[in-house]
Order: sequence, then structure tokens, then C-alpha cells
Amino acid sequence: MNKNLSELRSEIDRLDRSIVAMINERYGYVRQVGEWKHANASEIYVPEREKALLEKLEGINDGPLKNETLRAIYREIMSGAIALESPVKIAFLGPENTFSHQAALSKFGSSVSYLAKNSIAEVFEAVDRGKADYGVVPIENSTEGAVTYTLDMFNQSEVSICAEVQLAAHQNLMARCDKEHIRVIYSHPQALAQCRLYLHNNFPLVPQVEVRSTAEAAKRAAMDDHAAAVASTLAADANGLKVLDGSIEDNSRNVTRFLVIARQNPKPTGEDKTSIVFALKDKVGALMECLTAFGKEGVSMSMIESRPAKTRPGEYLFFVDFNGHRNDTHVQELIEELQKHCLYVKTLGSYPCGLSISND
Ligand SMILES: C=C(O[C@@H]1C=C(C(=O)O)C=C[C@H]1O)C(=O)O
Repeated sequence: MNKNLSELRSEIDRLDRSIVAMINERYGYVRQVGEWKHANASEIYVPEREKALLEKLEGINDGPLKNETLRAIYREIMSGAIALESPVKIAFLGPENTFSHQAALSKFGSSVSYLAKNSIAEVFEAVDRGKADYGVVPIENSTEGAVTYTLDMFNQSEVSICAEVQLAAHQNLMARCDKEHIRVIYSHPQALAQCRLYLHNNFPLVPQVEVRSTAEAAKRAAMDDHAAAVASTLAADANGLKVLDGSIEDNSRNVTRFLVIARQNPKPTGEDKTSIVFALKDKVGALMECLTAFGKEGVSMSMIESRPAKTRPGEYLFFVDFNGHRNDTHVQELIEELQKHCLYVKTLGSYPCGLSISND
């Protein structure tokens, strides 16, 4: 016979008691892992282990639990585990409630502590000086391209990349008033650029004002009856604003990629990416030789970006992301080949390929 509601709930209660007991049992082992790590000066956050664990769990999950839900639950279980091992601090490009904050939360969960920094340079500095254990910085957007400031910082800093986060960052129009009463729209220049068409079609006569973050834009909209902001839903909630239109970005596959920086180098997972920067020797065909080296080693690039070297006019640095780990023989051969044509080649990190996460 079918169970009635209170019988069903007591079954749920029984299982919840087991779940909590099991998480606590798990944390007993986590604590011991933490002690081992402290004794062996080992890293607390281990992205390659987390990735392998999540993949294994997805492999045994027969549903109805969705893999997305499973990941979110484990994000928090592992966040609690990290906090139990050590009080880690994560620096991100502030203020709070920006997409960078959201990217950091999606990687480290809500049990660790966060430091909102005023600039990308300050995030690097916090990690460089050990004031933060990890940093989260934007690196590229699928609509607007590379975040050149972050690229430039890598050339000056000794931190390395230990993980990536790909956030399907949806932009939203939010305000206290209705659409017809909007007299000004605030946002970060990149967010305004991502919604150029929507804003042109819907608010051709409303002035757009650039501010330093989408979170700042939402704060301003919260203080003005006739202002709107283009920002994340996190910012709408934090400032009590109504979302008037959601997912207003012109390209619905608008993804922002963030990097986790640290003073550590993850081990290979079998599905890794490596980021390097190189400066070409001043000789004809040097760039061609470098690109040929990638082809020869069968290495596919996922990003290539050039930046002025700032030493002499006309000299450029090339930032490249490609599939593979710095420990792989073919990657080592590729780097040796590149060195022949470059003044220097610096490996910025090898890290597990990240899944794309949505901020819906
Ligand atoms: C427990 C560990 O530390 C952290 C927590 C993990 C977890 O909760 O499973 C996994 C990897 C680490 O980020 C570990 O390294 O195994």
C-alpha cells in the first residue's frame, strides 16, 4: 500500500539523518587528510582530485538526481571540507555580487572566506604576498575577447594558474521602477557592450553611464527611482531590485572565463589545459615557426592573444592556451621547440579543464 504524507516524510527524515551522519563521517577523514597536508606542506585545495571525484560520482548517478544538482551539493560538501582543513582565503575582483564573485563561489562554495579586491592587480598581489591562498580573475569573454589587464599581470607576477571557471554569465536589466520610467542605465562598459543590441532596440534614447562594476551599477539603481542597471541576478537580489528583463546579452552563449591563481601546480587529470606566454626573437618568420611547432606536436590551441611587450615599440608577447599538461612529453617537446624561436617562454600553469557553469 502507498505511504501517506507523514509516513513519506518520516522516511525522508530517516535518510536525512543517515546523510548527515555520513557527511560527518566523511569529514572525520577529511580532517585526517588536512593533518597529513599540514605535516607535508601540501596544498589544501586540490582541483584535480575534486574533478576526478565529481566525474566518478556522475558516473554512478542513475537519477532522478540531476548531475547539476549533484555538483552543487558536492561543491558545498567540499567547501566545508576545505574550511575544515584550513581557513583558506579567496581574493576576487570586487565588489561583492559581481560575476567574479559568482565565479569564485561556484569554485570554492560558501564555507571559505572571501576578500573583495579593488583591482585585478590587487588580487595578484594578495596571492603573491600570501594574504590570500587563491585568487579569481576574469581572463576572457566570448563576446568581448581577452581581459588584457589580467594577461599583462601574468607577465609581472610569479603566481600560477591552478584552475579555470567558465561562467555562462547572463546579463539582466533591473530597476525599482518599470521600463517606461527608466531615465538612465548604469553598468560596467563590458556588460553594456555585451547588451548593445538589446539596449539599442529597447532604450535607444536612454543615456548609458559606465561605472566600475555591475555591482556598483545595481547599487546606484537602488538609490534612484528612475535608474536601471545591467547586472547579475545576485546583484538584483542583494539590492532589492526587480529584474525587468533577463538574459539580455546579444549573444546567448555569452561565457566569461575566469582563472584561479595560486602558488601551486596541479597534477595531470588527463583533460588539462596549459597557459604560456612567449616573446619572439627578432627574426623573420619566428611566429610562423612557433605556430608550426604546435601543429607538429599535434597540440590544439584554445586561445591566442598578443599584447605589446612594453619594452620596445613593435615588440609583442603572445599568450596561448592549449590542451595538455606541462608534465606531458609532447608538451615539453613543444616548449623546447618554442624556446628556439623565442627570447623566453614562461609557463603560467597547467590545470584541469573546467566545465561551463550557468548563473541562472
Ligand atoms: C579532502 C581533500 O581536500 C579538499 C577537499 C576535497 C573533498 O572534500 O573531497 C577534495 C579535494 C580538496 O580540494 C583532499 O585533498 O582529498
